[in-house]
Amino acid sequence: MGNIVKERKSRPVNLDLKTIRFPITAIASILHRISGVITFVSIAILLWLLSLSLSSPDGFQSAAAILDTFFVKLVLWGILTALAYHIVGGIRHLIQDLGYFEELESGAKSAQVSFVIAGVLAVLAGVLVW
Ligand code: HEM
Repeated sequence: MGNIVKERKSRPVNLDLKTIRFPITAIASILHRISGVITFVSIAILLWLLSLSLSSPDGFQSAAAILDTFFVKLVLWGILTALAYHIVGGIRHLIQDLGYFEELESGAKSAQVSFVIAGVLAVLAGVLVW
């Protein structure tokens, strides 16, 4: 009877979160989820603003006044940017569902392209808000 020798596997372990680098496809995926949640929450805020603006002439003035501050404009820009990224990332997802951009290289490239398109849309959203 030979001795059973248990060999410890020396798997690479990295618990230092600051040195972990996510691949661009992972970042695109996380941002898509975050932008979906932001879009979902912002529906309530935007519906409230719409209902206030439609309630009466005074309500409209109040809604316009709320939207006239820098901070609210910044939030609105953030909402529009999140929506833009979610739509661009969503279209990328749907194209992937058709069988394209599924390889490592094309997946990373399409994530890069979606960031650039979302960046351009974010600038346009800024022009629209300010
Ligand atoms: C009111 C508008 C929208 C809201 C609130 C919303 C919200 C969300 C949320 C919360 C998720 C789940 C994300 C996750 O768990 O990873 C999701 C996924 C998704 N959304 Fe949207 N979304 C909206 C509009 C859109 C639009 C216009 C598109 C079209 C391009 C889209 C495409 C997708 C796709 C393809 C997924 C699945 C992604 C996956 O498989 O991981 N969404 N959405």
